[in-house]
Amino acid sequence: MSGKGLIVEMEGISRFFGEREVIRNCTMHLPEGSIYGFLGPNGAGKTTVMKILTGLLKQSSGHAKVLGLDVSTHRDEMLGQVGSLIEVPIFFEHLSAKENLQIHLAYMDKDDNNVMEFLEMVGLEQTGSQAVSTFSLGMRQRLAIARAVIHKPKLLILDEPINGLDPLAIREMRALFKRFVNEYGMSILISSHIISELEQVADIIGIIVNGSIIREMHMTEIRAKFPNGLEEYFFEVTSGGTEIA
Ligand SMILES: Nc1ncnc2c1ncn2[C@@H]1O[C@H](COP(=O)(O)OP(=O)(O)OP(=O)(O)O)[C@@H](O)[C@H]1O
Repeated sequence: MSGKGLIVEMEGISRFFGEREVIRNCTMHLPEGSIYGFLGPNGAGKTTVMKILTGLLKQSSGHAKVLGLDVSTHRDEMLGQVGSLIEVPIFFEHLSAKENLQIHLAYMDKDDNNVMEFLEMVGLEQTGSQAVSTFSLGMRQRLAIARAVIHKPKLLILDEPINGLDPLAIREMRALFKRFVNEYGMSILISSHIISELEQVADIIGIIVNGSIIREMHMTEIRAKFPNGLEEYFFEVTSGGTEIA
């Protein structure tokens, strides 16, 4: 999985916190127009990798490119083309969804004539002057996603975006992600520890265990080789079973 058209290209990334090597020699390849499911148990290192890719943390060693730009040396240029939702989103609680998006665009020095388009896209167009403080978790998450994509980034990075959402909200999110790819030409990196969620949305799966991305494989290949699907593949890979690449 290498060559042209890679939106994320990470080689040999490691990160220490003190003496502890939390990310070890990680490699990631995200082809343009794909949804990359970043799968791993809690504490495996998904958030840390995503923070490195968005310049929130520096790697201890290795190289990472996003949209062909080195994240260490071209961070600002890269971030203009990336949308992300990594930490719990912070909003102006007393303001409406629309006002929150307008403030965000003003901060980014962009015009705000497409705010309604994005509110409609995430199903918040009816919220009017309702303060964000009254929103459900699902509504907050959808607003955070609208904010992450309103500048039409080429890459969207989402850390556990469906955590805490109910089944209907999860289904809506899934449809939204596919729309971002099909209608807006985005590529998406999405992390989760929920196998079934990524199985339904991802084109490629990268498995991370104990700080190492141990395998990347297309879902089509996983389905062909593992009749029982991603769960079977995941346990095969993480238990150090037979060679399958
Ligand atoms: N700032 C930090 N200082 C020290 N250790 C950290 C720091 N940030 C993360 N870690 C450790 O690095 C490891 C990986 O954490 P990370 O949050 O990247 O995992 P994760 O796969 O995103 O897990 P989760 O799904 O629970 O968020 C964990 O053991 C965590 O305790």
